[in-house]
Amino acid sequence: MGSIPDCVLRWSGQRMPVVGFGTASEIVEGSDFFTVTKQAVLQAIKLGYRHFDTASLYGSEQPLGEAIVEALSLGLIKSRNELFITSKLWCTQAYGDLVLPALKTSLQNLKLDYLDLYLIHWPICLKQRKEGFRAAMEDCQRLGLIKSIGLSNFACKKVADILSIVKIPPVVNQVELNPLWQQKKLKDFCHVNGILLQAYSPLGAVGTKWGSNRVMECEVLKEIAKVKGKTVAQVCLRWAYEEGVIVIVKSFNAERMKQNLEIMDWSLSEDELKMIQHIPQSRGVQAEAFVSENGPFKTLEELWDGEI
Ligand SMILES: NC(=O)C1=CN([C@@H]2O[C@H](COP(=O)(O)OP(=O)(O)OC[C@H]3O[C@@H](n4cnc5c(N)ncnc54)[C@H](OP(=O)(O)O)[C@@H]3O)[C@@H](O)[C@H]2O)C=CC1
Ligand SMILES: O=C[C@H](O)[C@@H](O)[C@@H](O)[C@H](O)C(=O)O
Repeated sequence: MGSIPDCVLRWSGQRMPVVGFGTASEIVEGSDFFTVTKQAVLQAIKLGYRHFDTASLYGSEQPLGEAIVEALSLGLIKSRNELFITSKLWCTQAYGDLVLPALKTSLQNLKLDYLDLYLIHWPICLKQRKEGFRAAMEDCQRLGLIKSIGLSNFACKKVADILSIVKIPPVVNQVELNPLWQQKKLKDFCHVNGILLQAYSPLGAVGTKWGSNRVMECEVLKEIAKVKGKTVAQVCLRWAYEEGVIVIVKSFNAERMKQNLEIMDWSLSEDELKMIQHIPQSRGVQAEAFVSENGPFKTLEELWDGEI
């Protein structure tokens, strides 16, 4: 394992590497998505990544599963237990009787017996039938198919709602988080409730259809990176680490994968942290796709509990 420290998850006592490898990527016409993803994961394992993030939505569960099988056969890892694997339950399956079949499909895709962490991908389902859904997720944990349950894209009020109905509290909340969207209110609220924040799009998802270059082109971050002799990406990842946030960062490029791990043997100064603290804030991933007249959320304010 590289120099990436672990944190210990509440309830299960699991160890989770504080840098996770994201696998959401856009399927490029004509490219071999499966092979590109599988080879990227194998390269990541060779470089020291041990925490992998996927989702039913991404189509990356199967290549990730294949890469794990190959990594074991090549001796890159001795056991599956060296890895921390997260997948996510998509909105269309987030209803009582659909949860277990959806999880079993993810496990088949991944060729795994259990997930370390299973996230509710979006808080869409809960608008309708909360109780059945909660019971199903907790049944999956009791069956040993998941070690921990988490949330994703839950703003404060929605986290509070779920805490009011669950018997087993979620251990993480995976949300968009980077220096231009620092989620201060949500971070404080989750901290008080013992929930770890995982940052997705820690680099602003530069180069993807759901992101932009606004983080990587931020003048304050470029200035700090220049002074430190680091890249903007490394400043973003180091900042999140110093904020106590787990980062889930995606790169399918070997050099940038390596660069993204090189954030542990240096730190940001108090002045640099203050400069980042004062960067103007706005949400990057608005997720308009989840807002509609006849959907569970009619406005972005409703989806994000006003945190936009
Ligand atoms: N729960 C949710 O709703 C969501 C979860 N996620 C998860 O979070 C992961 C990461 O977030 P994501 O939205 O992908 O965005 P990131 O902020 O991780 O950015 C990914 C992009 O940054 C580029 N990149 C990576 N490293 C560097 C670097 N050092 N320098 C310059 N560019 C770099 C990558 O290109 P290249 O590959 O060419 O290096 C890629 O285009 C996803 O893969 C997914 O697993 C993402 C969105 C939503
Ligand atoms: O549909 C809107 C967006 O694509 C959203 O679904 C994705 O960003 C997804 O949450 C992910 O995890 O990447």
